Amino acid sequence: MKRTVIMMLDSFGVGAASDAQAFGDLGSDTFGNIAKACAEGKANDGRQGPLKLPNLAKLGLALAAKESTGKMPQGFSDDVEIIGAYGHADELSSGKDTPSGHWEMAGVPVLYEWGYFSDLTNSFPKELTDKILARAGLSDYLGNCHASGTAILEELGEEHMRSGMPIFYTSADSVFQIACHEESFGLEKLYELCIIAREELEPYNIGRVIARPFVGTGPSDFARTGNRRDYAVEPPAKTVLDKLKESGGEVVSVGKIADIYAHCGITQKVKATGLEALFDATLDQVKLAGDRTLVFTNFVDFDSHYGHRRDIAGYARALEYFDSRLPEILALLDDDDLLLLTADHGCDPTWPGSDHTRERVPVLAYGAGLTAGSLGLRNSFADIGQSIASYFELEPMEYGTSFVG
Ligand SMILES: O=P(O)(O)O[C@H]1O[C@H](CO)[C@@H](O)[C@H]1O
Ligand SMILES: [Mn+2]
Ligand SMILES: [Mn+2]
Repeated sequence: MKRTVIMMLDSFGVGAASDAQAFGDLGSDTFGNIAKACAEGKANDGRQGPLKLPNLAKLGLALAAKESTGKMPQGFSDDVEIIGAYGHADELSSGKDTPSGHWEMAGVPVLYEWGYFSDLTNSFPKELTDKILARAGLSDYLGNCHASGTAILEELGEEHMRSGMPIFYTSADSVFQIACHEESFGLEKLYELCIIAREELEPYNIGRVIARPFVGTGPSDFARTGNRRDYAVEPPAKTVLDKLKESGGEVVSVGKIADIYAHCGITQKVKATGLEALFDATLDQVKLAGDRTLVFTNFVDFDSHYGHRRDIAGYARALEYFDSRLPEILALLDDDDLLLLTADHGCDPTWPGSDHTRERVPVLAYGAGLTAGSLGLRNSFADIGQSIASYFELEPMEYGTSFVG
């Protein structure tokens, strides 16, 4: 039986990419800087001391990070029995965003430039917002700036509830985000507004519209919910997901994977909210998975709850929790199965601002007869897609070099 499981730790970079300088991200290192803060006792909220990830370390995480940065992350050691093949990968795609990272790891790098709303304030053209508002029957909107999605709720959430005006904001990514209260504005109405925005944004080449629903009564208790929805454009070519599906295989999306690939190449969708539920759902799907199945989970909380929020202790806590549950996945795998663990970009919680960081990602591969040891620096995340194509004996992808078979 041949099955692949991808555990995609959203934003878990292992050090600045070769081209990080062009992004202002030289020195960013999500894993290394979290490990450093932990070792220095600066991440003791809800956890204590040096970062402990013994199961990820066995898969080669710390050695991959050392090869990426030239330095072993603090609290980790070379002296570990390695059971997997480990590498680190640079990104070919032009952007450090979620769709670019995901599409590239599925064999389709984004070599064109996305559109961006680069102005920090007055970010959106009036012509665009006028069209969206007119079609949605709304008189005006709030925001119109770059913002952290939680900070903007504190600032504008109450006004939104009073006025019924949606909050439009963006970031360094190619995104148009809409925050609305689930009850006072309405969830379905928010989704409809996002679909209108998606259509009107077509000429702007924007990667994603994101619905950001929230609940609560005021700045002290506003909270975003699991009903977030991403409306991505379709990948520019067939990904390895499409190819596996076309060959009669199963592609199971856990979490927001389906949204990120604009529902292309997916045969089944499983929703779950939060790290624990996403992990549980992954285990359930691996138990159910038959031959020629890919179970693909996006663990979004690393990015959205901790990376963007610059919450170092929270990120460390989440990593330690994830690590503690890894043996449960390993126990479900047969010898022929392939486990891949990776990330889509960085989001260093010690870095200024609240945006992603241009980083290399870990490529940890286990099972499928792979020899334990280093896979070195990979030039593209597409090596993952190419390896999956080779593993399932699909037609090769245009990009990437397989490390399997
Ligand atoms: O600050 P929040 O709303 O979490 O948004 C972040 O999440 C988006 C998707 O990763 C990024 O573009 C960034 O804006
Ligand atoms: Mn991401
Ligand atoms: Mn993000």
